[in-house]
Amino acid sequence: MSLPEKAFPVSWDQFHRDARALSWRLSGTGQSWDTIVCITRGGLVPAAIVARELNIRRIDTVSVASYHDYTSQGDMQILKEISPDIMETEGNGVLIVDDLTDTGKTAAIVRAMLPKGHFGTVYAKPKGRPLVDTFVTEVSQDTWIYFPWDLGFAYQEPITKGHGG
Ligand SMILES: O=P(O)(O)OC[C@H]1O[C@H](OP(=O)(O)OP(=O)(O)O)[C@H](O)[C@@H]1O
Ligand code: HPA
Ligand SMILES: [Mg+2]
Repeated sequence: MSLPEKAFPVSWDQFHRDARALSWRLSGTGQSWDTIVCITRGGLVPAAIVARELNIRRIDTVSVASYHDYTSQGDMQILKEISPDIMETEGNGVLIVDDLTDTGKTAAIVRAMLPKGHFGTVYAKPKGRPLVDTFVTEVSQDTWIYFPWDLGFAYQEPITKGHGG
């Protein structure tokens, strides 16, 4: 897969605001959850914020890795399974959290593990959107979201080059 056309860089401030907005949306559903299953690694950061906002202290992880080479998706690998006691709930009382859904493949795999769980992501692209119950911001399929933990400060070329004067 080539690099998506558009870039959507997200700062820590913006990510915190958006993850808090996800928490508000989740609390607005009127449902409550006693457990979060977060999809590592990207789900770890929003899970910490949502857990704080919704007072959820029981947190488990599932590791699904598929983007092995930056933007190209390969085989889905489950590197860490959900704990057996949480699997037994089939997802009742479980909030599944990830940073984003793109093609929806990761969400589909975890949904199949916990079919009664509620799936929340901060960002969603159109293909993945039907697989999540609650999200905050939709970006187009040809946009790559750059998360703050993947970014650093760097020189920016001016929009118009030349010496001016
Ligand atoms: O909807 P999909 O097309 O399946 O893509 C979404 C998934 O891809 C990214 O994780 P990645 O597999 O890159 O692992 P990471 O969270 O460890 O970065 C992202 O954090 C989602 O979990
Ligand atoms: N940004 C970061 N990681 C991702 C994306 C994205 O747009 N899609 C799938 N994994
Ligand atoms: Mg991920």
